[in-house]
Amino acid sequence: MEGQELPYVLVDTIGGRIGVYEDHVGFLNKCFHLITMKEYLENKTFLSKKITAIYMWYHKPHINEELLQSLPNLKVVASSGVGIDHLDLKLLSSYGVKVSNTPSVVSIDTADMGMALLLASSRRLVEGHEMAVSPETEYFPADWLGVEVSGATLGIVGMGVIGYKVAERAKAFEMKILYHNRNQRKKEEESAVGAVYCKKIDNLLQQSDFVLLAVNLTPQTHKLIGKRELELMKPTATLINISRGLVVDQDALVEALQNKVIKAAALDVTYPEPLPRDHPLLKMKNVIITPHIGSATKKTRWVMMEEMVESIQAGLAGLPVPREVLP
Ligand SMILES: O=C(O)[C@H](O)CO
Repeated sequence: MEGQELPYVLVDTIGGRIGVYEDHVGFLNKCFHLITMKEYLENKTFLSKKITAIYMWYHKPHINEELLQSLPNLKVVASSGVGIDHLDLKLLSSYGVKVSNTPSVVSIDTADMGMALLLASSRRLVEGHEMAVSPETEYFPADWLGVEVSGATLGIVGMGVIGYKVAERAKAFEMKILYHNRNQRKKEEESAVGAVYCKKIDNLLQQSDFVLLAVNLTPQTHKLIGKRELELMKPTATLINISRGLVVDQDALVEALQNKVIKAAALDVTYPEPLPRDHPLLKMKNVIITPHIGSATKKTRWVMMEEMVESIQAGLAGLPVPREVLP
């Protein structure tokens, strides 16, 4: 690339909370001329024709039609992570823009996160930590009770790559596994983890001690878990969500937790993110919330960045875009 101008790539911020990680900047600067949204807005006339790609980290910068209209030479949007519910793929395609994501690399960490939430909730890890460290909290470990994981039934809703990896982990914890998915998995895949298919989600909800959501957010899965579904669950059951907040009707969830329709919830995703500081879910002892960090490990985030760079470079060179997402 020596002597050649690096491609101008739009990012949200650099080293900010949602922008490019500080320790990724060195690598990215060797590949691209990074332009932050702020720089772009301050110098739109010059930069709008220069920018040929968007590096979309954690759904930012937000892409709408106005932005697309203002970037006539935009060719590629590389989006981090697997979910693409934040992108209007048809709109992007109508502007001739190719889109890529990083699906495979996030699956192990996200499945680990699902198990981490399951274990933390069942053994009341956060409450226990507070009791152990807070001088104001009454110390009563002798009365402490959690829920056993071994032998319990885990219902996985969405048996894609992540759901299946959760099943592999749950098998090692000696859990019984049910799953609901559009398509039944192959017999050998089912038996490798001892998973039993529930064609009807209702059957899974009625039998599971832990219900874990690992579906993509689509019009079909939007608020898939509402009042009716929560009422089908056992009063002793826990809901775990590692997919998207909008897969659950959050108001119905609050009500179900308040009325002890279900026992607990452990959520890596909510809507909005973050929740307003006075949201009822933030005040419940039987709820664990993490800030959408399913794939947030150092190694995975680095590989995500490398894959995004690779997709942008290929797209700008007119080559097939690795991990292209078609509308
Ligand atoms: O979809 C993903 O990979 C994560 O949830 C981040 O968007």
